[in-house]
Amino acid sequence: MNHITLAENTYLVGKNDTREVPFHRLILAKGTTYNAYLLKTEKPTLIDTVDMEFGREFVEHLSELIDPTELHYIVINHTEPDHSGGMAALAGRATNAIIVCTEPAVGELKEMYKMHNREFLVVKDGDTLDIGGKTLLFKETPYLHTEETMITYCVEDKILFPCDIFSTHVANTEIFADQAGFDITDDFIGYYNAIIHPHRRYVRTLINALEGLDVQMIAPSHGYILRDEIQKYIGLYATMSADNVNDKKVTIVYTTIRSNTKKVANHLQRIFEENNIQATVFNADKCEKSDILASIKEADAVFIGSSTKYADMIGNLEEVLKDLVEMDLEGKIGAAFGSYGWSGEAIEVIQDYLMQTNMNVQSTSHVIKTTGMTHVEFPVRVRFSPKDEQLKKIEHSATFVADLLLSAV
Ligand SMILES: Cc1cc2nc3c(=O)[nH]c(=O)nc-3n(C[C@H](O)[C@H](O)[C@H](O)COP(=O)(O)O)c2cc1C
Repeated sequence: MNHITLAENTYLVGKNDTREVPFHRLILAKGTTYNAYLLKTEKPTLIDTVDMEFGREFVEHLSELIDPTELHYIVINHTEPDHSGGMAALAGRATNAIIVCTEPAVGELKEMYKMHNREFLVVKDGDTLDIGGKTLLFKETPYLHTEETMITYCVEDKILFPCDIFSTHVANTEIFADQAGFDITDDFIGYYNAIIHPHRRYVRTLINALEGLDVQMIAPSHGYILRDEIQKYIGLYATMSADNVNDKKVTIVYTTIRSNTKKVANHLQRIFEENNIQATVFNADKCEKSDILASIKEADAVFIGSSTKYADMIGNLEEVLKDLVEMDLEGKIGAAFGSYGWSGEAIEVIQDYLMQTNMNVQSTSHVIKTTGMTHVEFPVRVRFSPKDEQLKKIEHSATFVADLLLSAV
């Protein structure tokens, strides 16, 4: 563990982890670091901690710079335990510290570190905090890469503390990227692709949040600290997260009794069109099967839906599904949806059919395993007529597929 001075009274107090760390179903071949930062001002403030495994070592190391009881604030930008994990050892020692985080982080931190009786300071986008000699500005960056994340900017030092964002997974002994002795760009891009890209829609919020901030140094929570070519690294995020195709097509096929499933289909179509993706909707009971199949052949994503009547699909949909199983649909995204009353068997039957095709069929399980997102559900199951929360749910699922399509090479 090192403590390195980044600016007057601002120190890196992290842990270098040289192991081949298992992480997000990857093995970090170059290891990683867990960077935390101490701002030793009149109200001493710690920004993030280290992985849970190194909590005790971290507290000992920190104690060389400050008595933990003197900590006034502990800022938690992101609750994932490779950054907040040090709280397990620190919370009981930093007895006077107020925990600073976003609203959704409070419940998670209370549960994870038994901090039910701790004082929390909930910050919102744009809030500032005077820590006695320095000022912290907080920007919410939800879903980069989990819901509760925020970034912290020190106004006087012009240092950005973005936690996971702008990180690299390298157990670097040279602290600054410009001292690495090699170009770190590949590691920077590799990290973006592995962790950030599935959430690329939210990178745009981040880029907007950074506008107007004079960032002279980026001090992330893994790997190298950036102090040269800051705009190059921010620009890479902007470029890598941008939509890079605009000719994608979606086919949506449904059957319905009283139009509830039609409403789901139409809402899906609206979301795709808002994302500049052409979406064609077919009622399988009113359109020629040959037209539907021709459209599916040309499509990049296919949504199939039915309402449930007596525990089954309705209308002609099964005829379409039987044909899909026989077709080569390699490379297409597939998804099931439907409106239902109490059990929604039809939606699951459609999912079973889709799973027999060679499409990339979306499921909640797959989304969670590949992105950690819990707000995106597949199949899209809507009770009766879609309203409020359910419209949001449809939107999340369509947006997820739109993002997959628009970032495809
Ligand atoms: C005759 C009939 C049978 C139904 N059977 C089921 C059922 O077995 N399971 C279920 O979850 N919902 C069932 N429902 C509820 C419908 O699936 C629900 O009302 C749905 O919103 C209808 O959507 P639609 O307007 O797209 O047809 C049934 C509705 C009717 C009228």
